[in-house]
Amino acid sequence: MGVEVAVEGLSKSFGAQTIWSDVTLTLPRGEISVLLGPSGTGKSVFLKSLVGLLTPEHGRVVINGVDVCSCSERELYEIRKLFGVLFQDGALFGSMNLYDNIAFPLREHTRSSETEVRNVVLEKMEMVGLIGAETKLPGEISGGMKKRAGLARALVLDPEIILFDEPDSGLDPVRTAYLNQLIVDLNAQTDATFLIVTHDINTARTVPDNIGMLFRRHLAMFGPREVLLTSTEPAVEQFLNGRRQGPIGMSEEKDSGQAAAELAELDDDKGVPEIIPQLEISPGVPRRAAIQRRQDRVMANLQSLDADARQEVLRSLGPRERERYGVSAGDDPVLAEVGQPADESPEKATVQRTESMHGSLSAEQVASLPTDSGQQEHPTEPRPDSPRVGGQRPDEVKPTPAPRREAQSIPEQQSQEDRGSAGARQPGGAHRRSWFGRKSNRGGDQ
Ligand SMILES: Nc1ncnc2c1ncn2[C@@H]1O[C@H](COP(=O)(O)OP(=O)(O)OP(=O)(O)O)[C@@H](O)[C@H]1O
Repeated sequence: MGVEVAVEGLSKSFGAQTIWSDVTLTLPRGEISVLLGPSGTGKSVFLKSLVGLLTPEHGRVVINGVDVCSCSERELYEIRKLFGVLFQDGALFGSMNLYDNIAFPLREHTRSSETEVRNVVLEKMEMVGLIGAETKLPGEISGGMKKRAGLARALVLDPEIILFDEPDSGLDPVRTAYLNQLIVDLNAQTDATFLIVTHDINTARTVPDNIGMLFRRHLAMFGPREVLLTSTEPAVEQFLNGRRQGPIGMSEEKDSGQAAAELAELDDDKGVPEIIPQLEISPGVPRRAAIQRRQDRVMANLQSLDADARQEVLRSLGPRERERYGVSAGDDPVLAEVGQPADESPEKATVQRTESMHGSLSAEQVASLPTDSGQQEHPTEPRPDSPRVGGQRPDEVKPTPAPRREAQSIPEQQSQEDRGSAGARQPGGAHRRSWFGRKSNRGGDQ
């Protein structure tokens, strides 16, 4: 069972160099979150701060009631036992075979007998598909296998929080797709809290429940995937679409005038890809427990989301969920505002707002909802490598106040009015429909 990680007002500098300041976010227990950001924005520094390897000057990282930044050495030792970390290169010992590499934490940190060690190591090797490679040396295996070996080693102490530092670095797109599927399946099997640092757009679009982005020494945004993936915040939109045009330049930041000129040149029809479905678990893997929790939270906070994000949440509800939340077929104001998805049946697309939904649920009401039977919403089993919409219920993490504040504090950011005048915030505007109503002409991003 994963635990929540609450980051409050965190700031980190090295000498006169501020890496980031006033970062506030919560990693909900058991959910998968992704942290994005241009190179050098301090994503690795953030991971190290969570686990107490670096000490921020201000703020707190609270896990199980303990502040990692100010706790005693003894408390920190205990807190670190909750973590598993997958480093970029797997951080394997070159002279040890895979079995011994994976057994290392058990032999170092537990009093397990060799029989117990063997049981755990083989269990984790099986989870990551490495059975049979026990005697291989790291130098004899591919980059993908090294990642999986590193992942098995990160799992042996049954961590409640797993940090992934660019798990896809150095992997080809196919290996990355397999690794992403493995991450989702492992999350279902462990219910641990995952935080993934990545530059890979496809990973960001398909794996996480929540997405955050560091930019200009702040947390630009953090929230449910539906919020970030429909965001019109220039830096977020540029990053998630892998475009040159926008505020992010080669050396992280661009001159604001140049960025504005580039954005102005872009047609309103920017070729923004439609939202890619979140990855489903593989057949035979138990349903992710975090899905129901996240969905309850999202639905309880639905009213606070922008129209696009709300629409995306509603689109992903299956029949069982619509029933659970009191969403019925009909005419929905949110969907009416932004237009119906072209590829949706009228029945699915026209979800009606009722008294009992759209964020009008109190936490108590959500708590009293019937519990999920554990059955899949979708009768057909998903293929292991084919992402599917809505399988993962978008839940929400209510966008934290801090992200919005930080986003608004970006100096060169377009104002809300500017964006509205460009059509991005106009109900029924072309740009709005562009998220949902047509195929991307930038398929290369995916
Ligand atoms: N121990 C340290 N001492 C001084 N500066 C450091 C230290 N660790 C990191 N930095 C600096 O902090 C900044 C952020 O580094 P970090 O590796 O966290 O960036 P990143 O966002 O993970 O980058 P990338 O995406 O390229 O991996 C860099 O300028 C780096 O040089």
